Amino acid sequence: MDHFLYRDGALFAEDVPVAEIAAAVGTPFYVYSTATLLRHFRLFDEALEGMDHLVCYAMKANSNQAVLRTLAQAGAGMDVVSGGEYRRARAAGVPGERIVFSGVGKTREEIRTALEGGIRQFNVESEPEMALLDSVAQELGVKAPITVRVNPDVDAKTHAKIATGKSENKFGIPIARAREVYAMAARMPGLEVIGIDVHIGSQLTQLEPYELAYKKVAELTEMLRADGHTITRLDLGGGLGIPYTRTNEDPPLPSDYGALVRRTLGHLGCEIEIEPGRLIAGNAGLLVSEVIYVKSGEGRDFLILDSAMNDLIRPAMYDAHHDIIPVIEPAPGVEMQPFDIVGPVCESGDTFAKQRLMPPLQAGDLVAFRSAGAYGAVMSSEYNSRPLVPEVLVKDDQFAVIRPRPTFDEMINRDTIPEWL
Ligand SMILES: Cc1ncc(COP(=O)(O)O)c(C=O)c1O
Ligand SMILES: N[C@@H](CCCC[NH3+])C(=O)O
Repeated sequence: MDHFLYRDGALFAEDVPVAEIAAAVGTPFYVYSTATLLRHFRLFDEALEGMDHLVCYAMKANSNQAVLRTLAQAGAGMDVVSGGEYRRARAAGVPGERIVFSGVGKTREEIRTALEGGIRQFNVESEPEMALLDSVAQELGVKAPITVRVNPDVDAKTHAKIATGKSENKFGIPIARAREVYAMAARMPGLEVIGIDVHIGSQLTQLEPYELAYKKVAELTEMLRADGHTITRLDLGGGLGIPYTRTNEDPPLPSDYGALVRRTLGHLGCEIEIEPGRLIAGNAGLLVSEVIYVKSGEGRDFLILDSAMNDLIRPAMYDAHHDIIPVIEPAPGVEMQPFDIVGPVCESGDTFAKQRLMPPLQAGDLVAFRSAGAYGAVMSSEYNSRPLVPEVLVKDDQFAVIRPRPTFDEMINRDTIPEWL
């Protein structure tokens, strides 16, 4: 459920008409709902009720300071994957002891930043990373709390570009080598081993891959404990999928997922961490855009929008589907017509949807991409010198610009000219 609904024939973001925001900030823009963000965070929190747990929002999905602050104030921890994300989380008021650091390529500088600033744990992904972490921790005279991310070789049954738990993926340490790697970690004076981490992919629409992975984690926990390691924390990653189409997708709910966690891992008495990103932010956001032209092509018609692949890359990058709806609710029974919905960028890949059935639309009409709150603004670029689109946060009947649209001068003057020119 989200908080973008038609009311009296027009699309609202909570209690604010989307057209009113468009008039104030211009198109295109992203708009996020506070109520949806909080609702989704709480669904996970409640799903793990009764178990010692922390929901660490995977902020790569949407890292706007206002979004982070909203979730941090509700008690979320954060999963970060770079020094930049670590700094953003801290700037949003998240204490170090609520931040977990994931990623296969942590640099010395990033490790130092997190150790100095405070960190809940590093999720270590390789032996060389472990050695570097040990040496930086020793230099600083501290012990770095770690889990080892294991790769369980499980097919997440999702898009190949976002599957992370198969042996051919770059992520984690093969689970078969885990005992050896934990033995190595135990000998490193700069490290304190506290648990196990696993994350098998994103936009998972079935529970079965989680079940396979978590059963392997349960077995490994027992084995490592028998080897003398203290395993008190399990980081189970994120990845639970969202319904991008309202008609034919029915991913499991956080409550189903929580029940699975309890069933597969509850008996171990570990603290549970999860790292959901998309399910918290995805359906909490729209990308709102204006139709610039309706163009008749050879055998097909195009809706040319003022947003493009640089603003929302998911359709071009993963052939992802986003529902696109008019901001004025179509009259009941209105005849739908197929359109290719495209942006102004000079690539044929700048296509949001092919032969999508839409009500009649004309230049100047507004449309909204649903499910654009995760991996939308964060993956945007200025390709074709199109300034990044603004972001807006709604709460009840108020809205605020949480990232303004840069001016053309700001965009251009970010470049610097060498003195020989
Ligand atoms: C380590 C890690 N944790 C959490 C996530 C969040 O995934 P999602 O946004 O699918 O919940 C990702 C992305 O797949 C990830 O790589
Ligand atoms: N960027 C991807 C998700 C990546 C998840 C990364 N851990 C998407 O838009 O679907």
